[in-house]
Amino acid sequence: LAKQVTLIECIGRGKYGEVWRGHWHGESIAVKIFFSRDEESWKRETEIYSTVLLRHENILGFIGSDMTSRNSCTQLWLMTHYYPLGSLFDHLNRNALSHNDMIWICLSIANGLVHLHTEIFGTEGKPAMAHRDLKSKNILVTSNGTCVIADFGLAVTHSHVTGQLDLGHNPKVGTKRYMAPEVLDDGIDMECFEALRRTDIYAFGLVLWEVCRRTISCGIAEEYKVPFYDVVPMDPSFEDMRKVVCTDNYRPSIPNRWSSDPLLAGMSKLMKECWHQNPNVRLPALRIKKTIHKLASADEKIR
Ligand SMILES: Cc1cccc(C2=C(c3ccc4ncccc4n3)CNN2)n1
Repeated sequence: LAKQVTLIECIGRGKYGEVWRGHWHGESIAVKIFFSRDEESWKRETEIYSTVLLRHENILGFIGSDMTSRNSCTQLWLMTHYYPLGSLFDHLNRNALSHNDMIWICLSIANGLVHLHTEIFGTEGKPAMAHRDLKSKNILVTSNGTCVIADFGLAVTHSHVTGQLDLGHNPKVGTKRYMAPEVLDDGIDMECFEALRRTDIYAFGLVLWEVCRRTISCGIAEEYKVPFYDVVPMDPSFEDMRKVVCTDNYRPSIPNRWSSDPLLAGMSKLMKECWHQNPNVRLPALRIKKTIHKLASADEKIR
C-alpha cells in the first residue's frame, strides 16, 4: 500500500512523527509517518482502526496501515482521507464562524464522541472507547464544514461483553493543556472506564470554548486563543496546569457579549457543565448532543 503512495509535502509534525499529504490512486490522502521509537502509537492506532468497526461520518476516514523499510530503516505508516481545511485549530485561526457554522462543528464533534463512547453489540459491533487526547488539533474539518475526530494512539476500549478494559501499552499521556483536574491531581481511577470517558467530556468543554470565541454575534467575535492562554505559558508543565486547574479551579473566562446571544449563552452553560471539577457533574456525550440540538433548533426559530 505504502509503495503506491507518492509523498507530496509535510503538513504537520508532532512528538509521534509527521503527517504528509500524499497521492494515491489519483487522489490526495494523509499519511502519518511514525518515528520508529513510537511503534506503540502506530500499533495502537492500527489496532483501534482495524479491529473495532470505527467507521463513522465523524471519525477520521481510515484507508490503511503499512510498514515499509526505506533506506534500511523501518517506516510505520497510517493512511487516511485528506481534509483540505486541515484541523479545527487551523480552521478557527483562519475563520470567524456564523451560528450555523458553529452548530455544525459542535454537533458533529458531539456526534463523533457519542459514537466513540458508545458500545455497539453484535458482530458488526464496537466496544465503548475513550479518546484521552481530544483537542482542536486532533479534530479535522471536512469540506462541508462538519468535523471528524482523529488521533487514537491513546484510546482505551471497554466491552461489557468481555468486561475487558484494554488500556493498550502506550505509556504516553494526553496533552497537558487539556488534562482534566482528576488526571492532573492523580485522583482518577484508571481502571474505571466511565472515569476515562469523563476526561474526554472535560476536553470537549474546552474545545466548545475555543469554537464559541470565534462565533460571531452582533458582528463581533473574539480572536482565536488556546484554552488557558492567559494563565499558563506555551508548552505548560504538569505543575503549571495542576496549579491553575486543580488548586485555583480556574476555567476559561466567558466573554460578556455571549450573555446577550441565546445560542452562545446556552453553549456557555453547557461548557461549564463539561469542564466541571466534579467528574460526576459532567454530562454524557449523548446529553450534550441533544442539548446542542435543542439550542440549534431554538436558534433556527429566531432566524
Ligand atoms: C491515522 C492518521 C493518518 C494520517 C493523518 C492523521 C492525523 C491527522 C490528519 C489527517 C488528515 C489531514 N488532512 C489534511 C490536513 C491535515 C490532516 N491531518 C491529524 N492528526 N492525525 N492520522
